[in-house]
Amino acid sequence: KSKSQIHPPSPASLPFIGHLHLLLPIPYRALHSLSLIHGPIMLLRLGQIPTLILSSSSAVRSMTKSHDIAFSSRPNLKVPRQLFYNSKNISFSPYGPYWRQTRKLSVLHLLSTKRVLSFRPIRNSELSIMLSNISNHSLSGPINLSETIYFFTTNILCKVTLGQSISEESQCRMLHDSISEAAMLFSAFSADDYFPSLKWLNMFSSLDSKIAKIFKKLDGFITSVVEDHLIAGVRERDDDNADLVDILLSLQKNPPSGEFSPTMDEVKAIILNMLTAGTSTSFIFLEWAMSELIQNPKVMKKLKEEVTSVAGKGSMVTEENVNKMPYLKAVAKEVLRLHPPAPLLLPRETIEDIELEGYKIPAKTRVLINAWAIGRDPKSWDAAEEFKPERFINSDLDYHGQDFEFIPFGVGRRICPGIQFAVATIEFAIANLVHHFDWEMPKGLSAKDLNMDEGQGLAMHRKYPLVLVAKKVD
Ligand code: HEM
Repeated sequence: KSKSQIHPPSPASLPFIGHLHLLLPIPYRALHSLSLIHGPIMLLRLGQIPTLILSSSSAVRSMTKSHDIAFSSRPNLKVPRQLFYNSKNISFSPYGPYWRQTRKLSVLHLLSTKRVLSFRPIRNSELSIMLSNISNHSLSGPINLSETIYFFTTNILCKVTLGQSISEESQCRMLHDSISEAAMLFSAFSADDYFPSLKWLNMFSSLDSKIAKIFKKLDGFITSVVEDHLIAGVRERDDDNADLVDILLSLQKNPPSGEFSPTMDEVKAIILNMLTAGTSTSFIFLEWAMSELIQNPKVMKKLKEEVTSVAGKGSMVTEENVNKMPYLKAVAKEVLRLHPPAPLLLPRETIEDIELEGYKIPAKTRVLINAWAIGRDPKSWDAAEEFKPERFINSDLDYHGQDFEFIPFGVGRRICPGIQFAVATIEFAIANLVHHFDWEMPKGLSAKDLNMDEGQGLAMHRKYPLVLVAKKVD
């Protein structure tokens, strides 16, 4: 048989569940171990769903260079379907006209360079709030940095999307809780997604009612924010103070020629998409960045020196300063290489039959791309498991989807459209956190004691919160 007639290799499977049990406990690690035995292009059966696993840069290169469109759909999964107004968000809508329109809208109007710059005052004020919270806390003992960072990233996203008025503590708290509950739902096991023909399996799960409860809370909240905007008067989209709700409502009322006018459910789905896509990813990045810096004091020292030499002692590091900090940028890349917040990216689905590196892949195959394994592949990286930001100095390697060995933001047409937004926040936060404080482990513990385990599920968050002592730098 020629390769084009055969399916990719596959491990032995169990009746009924297929290979589902092989994903435990941590899917990207388990899939990596399997790929070492069965190869970088593997076909698993997860319940009833044929799922292609890509684990090498060359497989991702072939996918993107030769079949980008064919790999550009997303599976119709339960949580996004029910949470995002029937998958009316960008992240989970299937490849087609609706996705193209919303993607264009987000790239042109919500996440453009100009727009990301216009949100600078929000980043500045949220950063000042985070620094003073840490400062106030620093005398009374160790601080739960995970929690502090979570508030920081969620507040930025809330203010950018919903507007400055969302500042009341109770509103923020409700939104923080709901967003983190929604993020947890994405990692929950949904029988529907793996056994679509066995609807009765749902009887044994409480997932539907959990989704309905969170949806009700989030929808109620976003609807009231939209109504408030309509009552107060929607800002025009070229207004620098416009938030994302303003921009979407102004596009709805007055779409530029050739662009589409989103319905109210579509506006709400896009808003919710921005809130969920932007918060946990940036939060996870910052948690791992601080963990790695604690574990690698030489890197921390070198980074502090760079930040002080550019920004000067004692003052706030500005976003302009950050652009003159190559070592900081290298540290950020190294964190994303070892700890990609979405280690399996977001699932894809093929839209037609394809031949990939000689293997036959039918239409409607689900696809998982193991960015975590690719970032640690010893064929591409020297001392792949070590945290060495220096590898990115004097190197053109970047995360914009051209270098297939480094794909924390994905590749091709479905690559993350929020890269600029994310990088502006995370580099700025790291620079200031290391500039204003000396960070240490709680009394009696050393860096070696820091637990670096990952939590279960699909996102790559820390298993345990990061608790550190902050000493203010004079
Ligand atoms: C460190 C932060 C972030 C990381 C690591 C990240 C990573 C990703 C990844 C891996 C994907 C899937 C790409 C693929 O399928 O190839 C994605 C998609 C997406 N991201 Fe991000 N992201 C981050 C921050 C953000 C932010 C701040 C926003 C917006 C405010 C955002 C909005 C989106 C959207 C809308 C999609 C869906 C794109 C589509 O399906 O066409 N992301 N992101």
